[in-house]
Amino acid sequence: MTATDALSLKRLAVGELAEVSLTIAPGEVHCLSGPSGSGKSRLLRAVADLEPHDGEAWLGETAQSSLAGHAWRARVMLVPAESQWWGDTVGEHLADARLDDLETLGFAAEVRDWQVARLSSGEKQRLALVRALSREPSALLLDEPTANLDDATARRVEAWLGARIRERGWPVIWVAHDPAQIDRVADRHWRIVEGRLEEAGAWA
Ligand SMILES: Nc1ncnc2c1ncn2[C@@H]1O[C@H](COP(=O)(O)OP(=O)(O)OP(=O)(O)O)[C@@H](O)[C@H]1O
Repeated sequence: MTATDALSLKRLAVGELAEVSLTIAPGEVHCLSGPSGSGKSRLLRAVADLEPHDGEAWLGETAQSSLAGHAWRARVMLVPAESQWWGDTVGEHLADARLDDLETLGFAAEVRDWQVARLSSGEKQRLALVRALSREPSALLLDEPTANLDDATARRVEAWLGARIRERGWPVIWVAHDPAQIDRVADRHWRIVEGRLEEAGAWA
């Protein structure tokens, strides 16, 4: 199923960041950058309805406030920088994951038998992305999705994400620091400057 709803932020305000209004069309990637502590993760958490905030987010005609938090987050899927794992084995979290996704990111089918406790931070990050995409969301919020990865693996994950985003038509907010990555993946690029969101060229 291809996503057809835009993700809109309407006067969304959390913490010190001035209110944010923007619309992300289906299949568009909006990158978000800014200094450490400027409020990028908090903004994503507000869009995911995990933090109290003013204003609200919309997915097409559906307002965030019209759904219970868990129902909203099943559609507007946050992949935080630090993933959470509740079962003992990887497979308990990957019931609907595609084998080709796992293989593209360097895992064999046996990864399902691995203990979560043995995972490196980079393995956790890649598997958390596979898990999120396998849940058929309608929009994605990605918080530094390649932060724990070496350059070659980061490029592989980035290309895979880009292909799946185009295929599924998800509107995406992607927090990133690397200007080269932003240049490759962003349709639009927003920077937090002195507590406000400003649009930058995708090359900046
Ligand atoms: N629940 C909260 N209540 C009050 N302040 C908070 C809360 N959560 C985070 N903060 C503060 O808000 C600021 C923004 O935090 P946030 O995690 O959004 O930064 P960030 O831009 O994602 O930074 P980084 O690039 O280092 O991950 C920080 O000063 C943080 O300490």
